[in-house]
Amino acid sequence: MTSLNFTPTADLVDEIGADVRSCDTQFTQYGGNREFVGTVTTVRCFQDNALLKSILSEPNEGGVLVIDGDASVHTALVGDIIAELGRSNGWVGIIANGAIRDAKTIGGMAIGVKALGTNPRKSTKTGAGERDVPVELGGVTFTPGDIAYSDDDGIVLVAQGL
Ligand SMILES: O=C([O-])CC(=O)C(=O)O
Repeated sequence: MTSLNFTPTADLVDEIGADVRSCDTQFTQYGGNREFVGTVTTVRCFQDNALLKSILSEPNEGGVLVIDGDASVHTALVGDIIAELGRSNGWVGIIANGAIRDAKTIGGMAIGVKALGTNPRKSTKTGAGERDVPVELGGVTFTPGDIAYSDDDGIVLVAQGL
């Protein structure tokens, strides 16, 4: 996948109009890159981060990993080691419906990271979860292959090829 051109989410809303797929979830920006665009891969996991770590270990130039952690902020799904693993494999963004840790370090890294909050508590590492499944978040469905545009205003999804 070659890199896509970033467009501000507000401009996408103006272009697309009422049918725009804009995520209502109020994520916090943690990554050093506050603007990113990329192709969505999804994973669903609950307080366990072995599966998402193995996904971010795969090379995926321009990939955005959407993690549905069922909104739990009891454990951190991503820390600086996992974020760096993703960055070094070409991933441009991580969107976590859950918590992260090592927020200060992640703030200096060249990757986009959005999450609900932080918690230093570790996740378990059993590998439980599902990948490449549609994930419903904030009134929109993140489907694998969608293009996600993310900035300080929010996240807008566009179907691939549009
Ligand atoms: O290992 C973990 O559970 C997450 C973590 O701390 C990291 O990615 O640095």
